[in-house]
Amino acid sequence: MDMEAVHPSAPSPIQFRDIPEAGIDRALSLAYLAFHQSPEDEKRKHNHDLLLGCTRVGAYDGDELVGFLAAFPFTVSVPGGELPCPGITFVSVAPTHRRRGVLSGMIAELFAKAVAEASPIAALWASEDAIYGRFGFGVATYGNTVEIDSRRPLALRIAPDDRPLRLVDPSDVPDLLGPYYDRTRADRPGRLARTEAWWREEWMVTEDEEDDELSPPRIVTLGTPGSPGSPVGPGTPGSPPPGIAGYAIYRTKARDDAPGLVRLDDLEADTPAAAAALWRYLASIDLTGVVQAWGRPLDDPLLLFAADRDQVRVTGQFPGLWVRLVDVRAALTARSWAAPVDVVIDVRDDHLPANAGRHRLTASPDGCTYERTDRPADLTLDVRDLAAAYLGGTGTDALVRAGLAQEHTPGTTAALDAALRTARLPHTVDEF
Ligand SMILES: CC(=O)SCCNC(=O)CCNC(=O)[C@H](O)C(C)(C)COP(=O)(O)OP(=O)(O)OC[C@H]1O[C@@H](n2cnc3c(N)ncnc32)[C@H](O)[C@@H]1OP(=O)(O)O
Repeated sequence: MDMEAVHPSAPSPIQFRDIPEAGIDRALSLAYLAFHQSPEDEKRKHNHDLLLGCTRVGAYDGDELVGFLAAFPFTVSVPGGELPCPGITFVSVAPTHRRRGVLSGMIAELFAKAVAEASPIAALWASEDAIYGRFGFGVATYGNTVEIDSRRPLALRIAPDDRPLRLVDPSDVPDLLGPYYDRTRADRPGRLARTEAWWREEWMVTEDEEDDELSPPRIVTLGTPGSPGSPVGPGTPGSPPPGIAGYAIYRTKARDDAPGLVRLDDLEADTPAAAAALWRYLASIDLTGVVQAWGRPLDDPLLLFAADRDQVRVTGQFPGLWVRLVDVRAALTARSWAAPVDVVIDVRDDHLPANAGRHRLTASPDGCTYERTDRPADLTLDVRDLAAAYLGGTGTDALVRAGLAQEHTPGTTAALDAALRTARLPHTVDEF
């Protein structure tokens, strides 16, 4: 459906409407202009194919395309379930038209589409931190960069799982790892569903987008993966359960002036022992001396079971997924709640007024209601900060302590945080 609107925030008559399939090339040219890139034909085709399956919003000054954003039709895990979630990407405004409300207009279009399509949340990775808070996005997941000095054996406080490790052909990964990955997603909010195309086109691409000296992706599994399409094999009484107990996806690089490096992109494991086996494997690859792990969850058990934290160091922390609660009521009632809570929250939302105002939130492990009320508020906060708390990553108590939320009734944040709590911290590793 072609949506067309003129937004008052834009001083010139900028029009916002869907970009048809025939306009994808033009949109890509605009994106490469905005991101200072000139990709080869193969990469351009790759992006073209990705965009075929996306929502595409354009901003037009007359016939000229001056703004573009796309949204992947993602599904993201939330506590107790999952939600459809447009994943906003390729946000680009022509340098001739910046700071005239083009982005603001495109975001308004995207929000209208999300509401129409009953997607209660939207998400993105930000190129710059300063851009998206004003639109009601909050940082819902964080990642750690972790570095292991692997010139000596990885010291562990627990015994690694001794099941076999196997290298898997990238072409078998969607079949072999897909079902296992889907299972692990259910335990941690913030994880994107990976379609077969996403596995192939994002995770298994031979050449790394940022560093062409890195090897193709290597995939190692712990356990007995079986053959593609049948990841679980027959069990033997008394032996460990059959099937995959964990995997790691990594690339390696030889270096002239230093031992080679292992760059870890994703690692999931069922048990601490399985994780320990995978980490020990990564740290023991010949001709390498460092493991650099990108985007690890903040509660990665490695940080506790490593015996020598001089050897395993957190070298940085960065915002991951920015989440927007497009429909606060639908988002809150769709997640599960860890403890009973009955509070009135007053939400500020300058962009989507339907979310704003006082609401009574009554939630328990049995369900949640969220209705407008005239009762006085127990807590006042901005919709971007509610989004930061939504997946269980940032506590509302921390928001009050930072001066970002106001607690009017003592005890509100303690009750709310107990209810929002998730067993594992939210985490997103799929960057888009
Ligand atoms: C999810 C992603 O794809 S992230 C990628 C984002 N894209 C890029 O970084 C590519 C290069 N940059 C651009 O294309 C553009 O400059 C954009 C998209 C960042 C901004 O587009 P614009 O049309 O200029 O934004 P718009 O005029 O709607 O600005 C809205 C508000 O955001 C502010 N803003 C916009 N960009 C930035 C920024 N980079 N840093 C801080 N504030 C910003 C504006 O000042 C304005 O504030 P105001 O409402 O207080 O006046």
